[in-house]
Amino acid sequence: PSISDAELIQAWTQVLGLSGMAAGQSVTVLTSSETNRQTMRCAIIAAGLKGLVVNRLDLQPTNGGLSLSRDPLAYVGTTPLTGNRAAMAILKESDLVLDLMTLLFSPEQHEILASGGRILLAVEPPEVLVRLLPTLQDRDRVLAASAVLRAARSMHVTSDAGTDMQCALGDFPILEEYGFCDRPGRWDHWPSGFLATWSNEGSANGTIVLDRGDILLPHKSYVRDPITCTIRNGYVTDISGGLDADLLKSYMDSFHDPEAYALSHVGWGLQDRAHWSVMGFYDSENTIGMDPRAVAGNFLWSTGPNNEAGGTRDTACHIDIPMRNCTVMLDGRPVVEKGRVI
Ligand SMILES: O=c1ccc(O)c[nH]1
Repeated sequence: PSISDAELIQAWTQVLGLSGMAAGQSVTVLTSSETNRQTMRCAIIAAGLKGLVVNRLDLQPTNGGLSLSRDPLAYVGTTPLTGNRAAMAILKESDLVLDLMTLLFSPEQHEILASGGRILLAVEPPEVLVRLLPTLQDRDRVLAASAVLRAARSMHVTSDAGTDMQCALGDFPILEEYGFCDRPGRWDHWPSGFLATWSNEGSANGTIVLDRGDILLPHKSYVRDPITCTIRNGYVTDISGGLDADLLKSYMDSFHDPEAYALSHVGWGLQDRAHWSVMGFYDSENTIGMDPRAVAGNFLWSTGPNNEAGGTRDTACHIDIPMRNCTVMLDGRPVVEKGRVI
């Protein structure tokens, strides 16, 4: 079953409304070769119906010859905006950028936000966008969790599979993702419903064991045989296990960048309408895997860049790893218990 234009226009109308966009404001729809045409068409119609001044900026794809994956989140840091002054001029003048091509982790994204703009990323298939349509309740849930995370100074993650990792928190901002941009300077991602922060540089230590069924992104694979990741002073120093481990390790090694093994953001999922099984129903190139990233009760950790959070690490290799059945404690207090949100 697919989504009708009417449904998708309604969905865009709700997201633009939640973002507080008013008639006369300007929206630039950012597209590229992989942009879903129905998503683009319905975004433009919904923005027009709201009386917004709508422009579309189509950018040339980049990194195609560098990335080993077609997933836009696989090779991050440089984008079609890198060095593209004309494109930056229109985007910095826009009140809202609808990113239908994926700028995530780019310095240009920060530049646009710093000029008071808003950026909403939306590249999942239309039916996923509609099923995970953001609500005010999503925002309230994420912001409530964010207040707890912001106050925390340490995170301790454990699991029956053998995960036991600790890290210090507090040096980086909180990444709040609830699917709409309700104030200037905000980036968000529709669909989402989760939060994260970055561990203090060099502070993560212990072991993370990816159990059967945990997920690797951008691989879009459900782990079959456990992968044991050794974490020392903020870096993954060893990856061992079976074929899954070999595939992960050889992929990360292909970047020839020691920074690729650094721990990046750590957080947990709060989206009850996201499901673990969804990724298995999609060809791997037809989704970026937001269901596993957002599913309520996951522990989501990642490796690679922290420039997103104001850090200096801009490695191109970014791996997102949503895990089930973990217990996440902040200053000794559980926020997720064996995969269930407290
Ligand atoms: O929405 C996203 C997607 C990927 C990621 O690493 C963070 N947030």
